Formats: sequence, structure tokens, C-alpha cells
Amino acid sequence: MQLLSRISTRSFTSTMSSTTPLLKAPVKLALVQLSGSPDKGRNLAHARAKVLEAASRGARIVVLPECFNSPYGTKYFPEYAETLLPSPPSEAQSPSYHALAAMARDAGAYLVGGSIPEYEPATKNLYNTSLTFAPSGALLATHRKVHLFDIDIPGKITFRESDVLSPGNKLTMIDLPEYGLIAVAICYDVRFPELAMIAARKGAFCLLYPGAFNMTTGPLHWELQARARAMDNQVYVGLCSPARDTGADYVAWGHSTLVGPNADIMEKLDEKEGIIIAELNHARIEEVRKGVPLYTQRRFDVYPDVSAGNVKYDE
Ligand SMILES: NC(=O)CC(=O)C(=O)O
Repeated sequence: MQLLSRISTRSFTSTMSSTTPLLKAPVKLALVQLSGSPDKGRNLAHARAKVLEAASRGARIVVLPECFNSPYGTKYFPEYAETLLPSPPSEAQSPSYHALAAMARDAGAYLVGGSIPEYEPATKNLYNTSLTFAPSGALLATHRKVHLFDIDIPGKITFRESDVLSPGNKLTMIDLPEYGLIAVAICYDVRFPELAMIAARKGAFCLLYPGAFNMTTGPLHWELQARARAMDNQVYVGLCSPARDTGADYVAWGHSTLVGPNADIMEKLDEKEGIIIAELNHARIEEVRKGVPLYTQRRFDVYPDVSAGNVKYDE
């Protein structure tokens, strides 16, 4: 008995205090489900119009979909890829980077810029990369998709991002000074609960995934993944998809979804273009964690804490 209580006291130590406010002030988040086309210029202009619309409706964090500037597919990535060159006169080589920076600045909002195909000249590698900008237009973080989408479901879908892309090597957490920490990852990354768990234990209030599930995996797993990550971690989760284009090589499921910390669907779109805007607040996280106090009940004497040890992440 004595031994048990000694073990449990030690193992109940969480990496966070339950009184730490994860979300410092209520914030409106927008998930912008965009229709795309093969025309990169049109995609950037369209994204800009929708980001400004979301901001005019009060959103202070705006999220775009995976590969919002190009069609999604391995044959498109080399053609649409850009090298990330922040300073002028590189605008022509890096149009998406500069367009996103301007959108954030003109919207006066944090912008999780979906993802774009990226080319790194030094290594000649291609990545599926998400750029997050501050309301000033400054780049805050870069997330390269860590888990590449390689699946083979006979008769349904075969996709191998690793034929052309290289994986990123870190977890991405971003400090938004007025609000707190968010984590950003891309699509297939959502299927790996470790990323979400580590981010939440490090104090993220919201996990954001630009993503593009398809007509096979979308109905099966899209909502389930979002709700599972929220349920396990008692945080907000946002999945932001392109709108469905049945003429595209890869037909996206759509259904951008915002889930609350109790795994509740706060808002969900259908397959068409649209914008979700909803308020996130700390009181809701606290209420959920008080009711089901997972954060004080973990047993790291029985199993390891995945957020401890050798984790590569930006904070
Ligand atoms: N497109 C992806 O990266 C992932 C996906 O469609 C799935 O996991 O299903």
C-alpha cells in the first residue's frame, strides 16, 4: 500500500500545471475550405479573397487547406513547387510565400497557410510544407509533412507521396503571444497520435491540420481522426480541406471540421466551398479537463511519457 501510494504520487506528475491557461484570450478561428484549380495565380487570388472575408467576420486565426495553390498529386508537386525565399526580389520565384505573407498582413490575422509544394535547392528535395504567418506578415513557422501519405487500398486508392517528396523531421508548435500555443501538422500526420499528444502535453490549446482526405478514407476516418485527437488530448482540433472537385485526379472529401475539447463537433462543412468561423476559449478546455481529469491521472510509472525525451519540435 505504501509502495503504491509512493509510485502514484510520483507518476501523477503532469508536464503541465492544471492551472496554466492554455488559451490566454478567446479567439475566433476560421477554417477556409477552398475550391482549387490548376491555375496557381487564380488559387492565390481566391485564397486571398477568402482569408480577407474570414478576417472581416472576426477571425484572428485563419487556416487554409493542404496544397491550396496546386492540384494534389505526385505528378503536380515538382511543377508547382517553390523555393521559400523571404526577401524581395524573390517574389517571382516564391509567389505563394509572398502572397501568404501579404494575406496575413492585410487581414491582420495569424494565417496557417495550408500547405504548398516546396523545393529546397541545397538538397534538391521536395516537401509538402505549411507556412504560418503573424498578422505583421512575418513568417512564424514552417512545417514539412512528417508522415508521407503512402497507402495502397486495392481497388480504391494507391498514393505514394514518397515517390517524389521527402519527409519533414520535426513537430511544429507556434506561440501566438496573445493566445498561446498551437500545433500545426499536415493531413496524414493526423493519423499519428504521438504528434498530437506531445503537442498537447507541451501546452497547445489547438491542433490544426490542413488536409485532403479522399473519397475512400474521408468517409471512414476524417471525422474520427479529428475527434480522436481532440478526445485524447482535450484540446480543440481543426481539419481544413479543399472543396471537392470531382473532375480532379485526386478527389478531396471536403468536410472541414472543427472539434471541441470534449470531442464534440462544433462545426462541419459539406463538400462545397465554405468557411467555418467559431470562437475558442479556455473556459471550455478547463471545464472538460475538470470533468474528466486525464491530465492529473496519467501513469508514467506504467508507460512512458511520449512528450519527454528525444522530441524534435519548434516552440
Ligand atoms: N492525403 C493525406 O495525406 C492523407 C489521407 O488522405 C488519409 O490519411 O486518408
